[in-house]
Amino acid sequence: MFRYPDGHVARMLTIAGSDSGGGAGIQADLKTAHQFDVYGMSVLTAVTAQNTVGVQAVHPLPVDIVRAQLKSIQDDLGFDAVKTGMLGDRASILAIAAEMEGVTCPVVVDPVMVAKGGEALLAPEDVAAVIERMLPVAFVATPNAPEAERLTGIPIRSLEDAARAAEALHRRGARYAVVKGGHLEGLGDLAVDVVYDGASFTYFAAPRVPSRKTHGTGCTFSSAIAAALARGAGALEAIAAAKSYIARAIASAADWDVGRGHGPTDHSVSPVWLMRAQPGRMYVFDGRQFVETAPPL
Ligand SMILES: Nc1ncnc2c1ncn2[C@@H]1O[C@H](COP(=O)(O)OP(=O)(O)O)[C@@H](O)[C@H]1O
Ligand SMILES: Cc1ncc(COP(=O)(O)O)c(N)n1
Repeated sequence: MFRYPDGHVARMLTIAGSDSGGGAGIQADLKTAHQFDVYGMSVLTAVTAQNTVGVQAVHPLPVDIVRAQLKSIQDDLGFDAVKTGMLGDRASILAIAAEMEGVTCPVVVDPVMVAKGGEALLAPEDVAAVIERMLPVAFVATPNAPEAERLTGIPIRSLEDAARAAEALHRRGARYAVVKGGHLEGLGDLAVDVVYDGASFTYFAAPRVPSRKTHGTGCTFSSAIAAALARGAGALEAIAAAKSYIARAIASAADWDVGRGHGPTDHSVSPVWLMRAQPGRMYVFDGRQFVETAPPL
């Protein structure tokens, strides 16, 4: 485990739903934290019956038990970074937002809305609560392109559109807005994620793997950012480490046989650390290292 100079172990909390299939949700988050040498803890918001083929059932947990889990952790263990994913029902969203308003460590908000198979993981009427209450507490927000469209109202067809949406998300309170490019036509064969910090656009890219095994990529990416932040990394450094980790996790799973549908990624890979990422630049991860280039826009 990663330890700070004063001896304390780096700790990450995930507030998210359970994926019985183990590829997304808290299962992905805890596997990721472990792979970053960070101690992982979880507050469950909902239980899903899910596999690589689809979501068979969703059961949000009562808000009292969501609150109780968080209190148990706060009273004893504490945490250095938080990631939020699937948030459950409206009462839980509001309770979690209120708690996050009082947290002093970085919070990564992954505004999960739908599963890969199209099943809703957030009720459409609760999107407004995520915009109004969760974006303002986000040190980093990590929507995919369809989620960024819903949060901003900006149709996203290109990298330019993704950049405009990142600006809008920053205006709504996200300190670092990351619009992920998994669902977007990127640059040639690259999957490009755009980051806006209020002043500069920074781009992180990796070759797009022609694979259906992308179940849980968003969960894995956002928890990797939180785990890196829990170790004291800066925001761009954390996003870069997460990009290298998800790129390797997707590539390593491309030929495996876990499940019959959208298989999970291989969480056993390790991140690559990019020290001193400069805002306003583009970094392409080639599987081994980052190559710095001029920004595409
Ligand atoms: N086929 C792929 N090859 C390489 N990287 C990918 C691929 N699909 C998604 N990614 C990357 O994985 C991360 C999660 O992206 P995305 O799939 O957009 O999120 P979500 O799982 O929330 O829909 C991003 O960094 C994205 O660029
Ligand atoms: C419990 C839970 N949370 C989140 C997702 C989204 O997964 P993805 O990372 O593929 O967008 C999921 N399928 N299940």
